[in-house]
Amino acid sequence: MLINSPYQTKQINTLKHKDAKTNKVLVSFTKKVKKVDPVAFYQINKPAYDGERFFWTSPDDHTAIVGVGHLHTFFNRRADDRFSQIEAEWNELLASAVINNPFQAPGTGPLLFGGFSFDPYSVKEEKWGPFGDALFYLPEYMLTITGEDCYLTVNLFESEEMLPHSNQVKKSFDLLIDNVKRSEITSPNLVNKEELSVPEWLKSVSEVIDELKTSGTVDKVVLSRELKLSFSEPLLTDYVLEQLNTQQQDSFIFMLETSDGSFAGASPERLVKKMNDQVLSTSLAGSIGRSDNPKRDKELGNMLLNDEKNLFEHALVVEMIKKALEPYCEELDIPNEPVLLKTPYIQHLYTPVCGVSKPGTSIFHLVGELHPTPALGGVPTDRAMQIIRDKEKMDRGFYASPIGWTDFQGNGEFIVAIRSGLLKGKQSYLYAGCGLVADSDPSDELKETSIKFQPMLQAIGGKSE
Ligand SMILES: C=C(O[C@@H]1C=C(C(=O)O)C=C[C@H]1O)C(=O)O
Repeated sequence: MLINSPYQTKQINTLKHKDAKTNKVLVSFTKKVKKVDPVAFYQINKPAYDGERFFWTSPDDHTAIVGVGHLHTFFNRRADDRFSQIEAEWNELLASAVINNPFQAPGTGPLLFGGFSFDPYSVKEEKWGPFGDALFYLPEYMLTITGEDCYLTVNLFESEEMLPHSNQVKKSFDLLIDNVKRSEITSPNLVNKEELSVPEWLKSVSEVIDELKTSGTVDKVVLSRELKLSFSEPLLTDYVLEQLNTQQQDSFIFMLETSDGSFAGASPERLVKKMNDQVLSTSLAGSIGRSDNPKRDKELGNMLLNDEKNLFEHALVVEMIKKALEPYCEELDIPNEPVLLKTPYIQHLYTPVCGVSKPGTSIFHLVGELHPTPALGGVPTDRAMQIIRDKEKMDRGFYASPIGWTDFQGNGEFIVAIRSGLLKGKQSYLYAGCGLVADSDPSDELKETSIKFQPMLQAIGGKSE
């Protein structure tokens, strides 16, 4: 175990949370190790690292990235330039870093994991306080799995004169990996489930639809709502991850812990991925339910593919992504028609958008330009955001926001953090939304949001008393 390694015990205690702006530089070591279970790695040295972990898996390239221990935290609040601020701080830290990584595999070496709030100018609720409007971690220990390859990265701050000795850290790699074991976790009892102000939400939906029909100034607005769950005991993030991993294998699974609450989810929606100069974004908007009967399920899919309201909602997202990426990409490849993306509870219209980025384009530029897409905000963005602030009357926090990672080489991936919730001790808050256009129907939208709660509800549902 970590704690048993004499080197690490000493280093963790003395170096943890040291500010990068001292005379210490970031030193990072990456080694190939035997493949271990990412959830088991997440549990190492528990409870010492509770509140200091993150977890990420991507369904299409089978990447898992798991970080434990916060070596450095990047945080800001209500900043107009939060994307460029985080990028500048990260680049400053990397400029003096000593990086021992012969592999160059994306997602290895020093890496930032975290995200941005949905809207820095919304009402702020205390429960989201620790997340601010941007929160990223550089972890102490990080496991990266890409296909069959598994890497361990260890990061520390070291003074220049100690650099020759920091090589010792490599000796502890195998010891650490050999001690990675899954622990048994059970769920607490669910004692209360409360849909927050449904009648009020339906009234807001109707008012927004009226505005969409009559004002001529807005085409689409996404409204969301909240579900509050209470448990007999605090819910363990390990338990939630384990459940999401088995139940939602076709989605991006993520967990971002803080010392006072963790944000988790299983999102099917990529915001942007950048590998060298290859850029991939997606429009995911327009929804219909699933059926256990394969014939009916196919019929539902065909209805969605031909439904004008949903095709319109979807096209608005494609158009905005195109506009946002055009200035940053040499070429963009966008299919003319969407296809279906099916998750266990719901199917969506899906259009991939591929491009080749112009030199000097960073993933933070792309995230800043794309967020919020009309899949979670609306069209036009500014008016839609104002309506969301006025009508939702809640703090989305990190729900519907960009969550993801970028490595020291500028590769990275951010998703749109939907099908998600905040886990805070004995309470959990789940979020779900829906795109409204002029011919939306409030009761259909209520049903759609109920379906969208399901992935997290099933994962954290716990045992009912
Ligand atoms: C807002 C959510 O989902 C978004 C809205 C969709 C829609 O309105 O059809 C579909 C996928 C997502 O882009 C959510 O899951 O909370």
